[in-house]
Amino acid sequence: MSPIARPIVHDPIRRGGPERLVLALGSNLGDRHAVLGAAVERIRAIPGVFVRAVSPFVESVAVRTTGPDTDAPPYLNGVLVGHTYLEPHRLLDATVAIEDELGRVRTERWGDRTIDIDVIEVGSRRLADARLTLPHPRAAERSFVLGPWLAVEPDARLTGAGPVAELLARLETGTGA
Ligand SMILES: Nc1ncnc2c1ncn2[C@@H]1O[C@H](COP(=O)(O)OP(=O)(O)OP(=O)(O)O)[C@@H](O)[C@H]1O
Ligand SMILES: Nc1nc2c(c(=O)[nH]1)N=C(CO)CN2
Repeated sequence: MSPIARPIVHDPIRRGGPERLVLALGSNLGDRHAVLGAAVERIRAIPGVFVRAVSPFVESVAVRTTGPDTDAPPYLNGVLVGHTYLEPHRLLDATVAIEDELGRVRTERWGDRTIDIDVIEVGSRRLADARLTLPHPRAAERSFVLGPWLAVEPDARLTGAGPVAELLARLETGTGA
């Protein structure tokens, strides 16, 4: 079809094709399995978001601003991979709304929470503004993100940082950041 004959398609969400999406989920308060399951269902229901795989949920020691804290309630963490047509800030609007619906209370930084949804990557976009940084700036340092991610995407690469398997191995051998 010549470019002139091409029909004009108005994409109400975003022009262009879908982009790869990686989200990380965490919960250390309440019925963690139920909350993470509810979050996954709500993410599946976001128009323009398509979920391809959800990792097993794994337990991890809570990391505070002061470091790992075995006295804090442990987290369940998981990673979801898929595709999205949403512009990243609209995606963040949707994930923040889900956090609010599921009872997230925002108190201290890295405090206990019923649900946390972090946007790890949207395609290979790199951006940093007042609301959103992509890729997520702390993903490469978090085994509770890299481990579940690797479980669903063995060849995964984190934009600007390299293969997830290598990043995780470095953390586990103590040679990471
Ligand atoms: N990639 C991202 N994913 C999610 N939120 C982000 C991202 N980049 C920036 N933010 C901003 O961070 C704000 C605080 O998010 P949140 O309270 O979930 O942080 P946190 O989970 O405590 O810490 P961390 O960002 O280290 O995971 C959000 O309101 C959002 O505007
Ligand atoms: N184990 C664990 N610790 C955390 C987590 C998390 O998801 N899992 N999220 C945090 C802020 O996003 C801070 N600390």
